[in-house]
Amino acid sequence: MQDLVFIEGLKAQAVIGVYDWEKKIQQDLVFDLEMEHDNRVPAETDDLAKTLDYEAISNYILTFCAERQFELIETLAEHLVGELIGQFKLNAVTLTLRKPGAVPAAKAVGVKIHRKSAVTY
Ligand SMILES: Nc1nc2c(c(=O)[nH]1)N=C([C@H](O)[C@@H](O)CO)CN2
Repeated sequence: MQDLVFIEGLKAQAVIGVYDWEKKIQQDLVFDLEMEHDNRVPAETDDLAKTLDYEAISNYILTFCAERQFELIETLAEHLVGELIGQFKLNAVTLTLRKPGAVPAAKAVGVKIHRKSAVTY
């Protein structure tokens, strides 16, 4: 499968970090997602219900970040991707998660994960 639906540069706020001071503040996170999907199916039907709805998925991520709290961005990434696969029936997803303010000398630091569903949708 070559087709993707993607989300690039989605900015969210979350309580995230290993240090005590980080548990009292909101910090910026930036999400890039590449989600495998056969885009021929929605293209043939012109039907939003046959797509991966990038608006709905973006809103899910923003709500997830507002409601959940983790120390490591690895943990946030793993939990989020697990939920996205289940909620939106994703076959495979690559998530790049950046924490731009974490290392002032760096443009950004973060993690990238690629996960596949245990079942094929
Ligand atoms: N691989 C990671 N390294 C670090 C993380 C993390 O989540 N994953 N977090 C921190 C601190 O919370 C840092 O962001 C505070 O500025 C350090 N290293």
